[in-house]
Amino acid sequence: MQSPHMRPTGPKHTYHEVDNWVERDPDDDTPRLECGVFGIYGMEDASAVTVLGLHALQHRGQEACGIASCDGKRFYTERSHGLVGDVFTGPDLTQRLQGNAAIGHTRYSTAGGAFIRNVQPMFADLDTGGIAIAHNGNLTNFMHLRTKLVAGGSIFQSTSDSEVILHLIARSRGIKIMDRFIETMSHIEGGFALVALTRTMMIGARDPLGIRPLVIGRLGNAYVLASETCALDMIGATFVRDVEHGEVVQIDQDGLKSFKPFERKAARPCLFEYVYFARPDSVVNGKSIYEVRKAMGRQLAIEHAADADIIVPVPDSGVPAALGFAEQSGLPFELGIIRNHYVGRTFIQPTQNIRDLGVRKKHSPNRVVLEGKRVILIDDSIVRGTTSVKIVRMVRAAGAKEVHLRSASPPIMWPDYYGIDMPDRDKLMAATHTMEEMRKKLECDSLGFLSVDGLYKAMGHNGRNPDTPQYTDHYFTGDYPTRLTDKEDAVNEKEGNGQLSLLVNV
Ligand SMILES: O=P(O)(O)OC[C@H]1O[C@H](OP(=O)(O)OP(=O)(O)O)[C@H](O)[C@@H]1O
Ligand SMILES: NC(=O)CC[C@H](N)C(=O)O
Ligand SMILES: [Mg+2]
Repeated sequence: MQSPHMRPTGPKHTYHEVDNWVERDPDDDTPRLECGVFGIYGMEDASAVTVLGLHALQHRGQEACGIASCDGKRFYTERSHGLVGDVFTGPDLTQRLQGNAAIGHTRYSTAGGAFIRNVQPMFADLDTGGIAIAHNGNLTNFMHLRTKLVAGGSIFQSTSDSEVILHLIARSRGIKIMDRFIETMSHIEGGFALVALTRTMMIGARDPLGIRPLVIGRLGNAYVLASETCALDMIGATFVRDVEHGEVVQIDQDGLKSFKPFERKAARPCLFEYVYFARPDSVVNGKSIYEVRKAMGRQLAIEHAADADIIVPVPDSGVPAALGFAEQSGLPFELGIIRNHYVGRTFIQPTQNIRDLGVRKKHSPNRVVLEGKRVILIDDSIVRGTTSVKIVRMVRAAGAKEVHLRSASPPIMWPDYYGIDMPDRDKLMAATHTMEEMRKKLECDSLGFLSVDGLYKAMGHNGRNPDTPQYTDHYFTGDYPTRLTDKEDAVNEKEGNGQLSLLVNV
């Protein structure tokens, strides 16, 4: 993704912010990526290692990034719009961000907008000392909590849901920071993977259902926390284990301590991590993303075969499923669409116009492969249909005789509130069209989606357990795994519920 936001050159500060704001189309409620979180404790030049970790997590958020480090006394933080590789440059990086402990964040906003002051990690000076926090996910009761906190005198510096966490920690009467952290977790609802840094420890935590992922690794004597295992591989760290759902880990000079302070519930990790978000070389909750995506493709071939000559993936995320489809169907896998590597994930672009252009910039037809062929096109998901409509047209214009479109996940019918930020129902193609209407609109000869049970089979189950579903899957089923307090809260529906700041560009 090309970012218009360049890191400014100028005097070095221990606290560096760029005063600009990415304007977003007010009508925009496209699905967006999530965020990536990373932390390392007990390693020289921790910030430089964090930059590498964040590079591996860039696919989770391309809007902004930040690092907070600590040398045991002082904290150093740098946050900016733009990509990790553009922001964290320069030979003086470890001077700007000193210390043996650091945490970092790659952001795509799900709450509060793309203001620089919402970029993470967020930092606060508490009576117990400084604390920096990086959050992946979205709190479903943040407006509810924020309204109460503001009424009680809290002055918010941002409009992000994540800041609520800092205020709750600040207000807790717990003596130890860990007590405060745990108390805070009992108040927040929704999806969260948190990495926090104080002068003496790093903390990691996962929401009670484990909706958002978080793993623990070791690099020499240092401990690492990361959204995905691909960040461990990037820095040569070994994978230790996933942080469990509802678990809080404290990492300090004495090692790692685990707390499981909440009533145990069955885990329900987010299925969309497996379908789209996570990198194929990651292992999430013990399952290889690459392997399950291939299995989704195999299952899709069982459910929606077609008479065709070749299987063509929609790069990037459609590739493993297309390999699985080809394997199952016995048809040749061909790179009929070539992806431009200088364009990022398209559905995060700020306006529909730019999204349209993005798809065109990103994918080109490989005529030699497509000409005269009956093509089965495989993508991982169809959300708005922005990608599919362009690709089908493009493949046909390149000479394909027939185009059969297949989605390796079920129709997306419901919005997400846990960190994906999928559009409202009126923007979701499958929620507003019948299958035949979609087929016509997408201009394909046939259209097929993986079934919900088929997706669960690909994940290694017999099917979806309707009483206790094994995963968070509301986007396909409408079955939300937690309360949606802010949605329910009628007061938040009222216009002028003026708790969010009206201040722009600060
Ligand atoms: O129906 P739509 O609204 O177009 O959204 C769905 C598309 O968006 C994603 O691709 P994206 O380009 O974001 O990332 P990728 O390179 O990982 O496939 C996904 O893989 C689909 O191709
Ligand atoms: N996608 C995410 O995980 C975003 C984290 C947080 N809700 C924010 O908007 O910054
Ligand atoms: Mg895609």
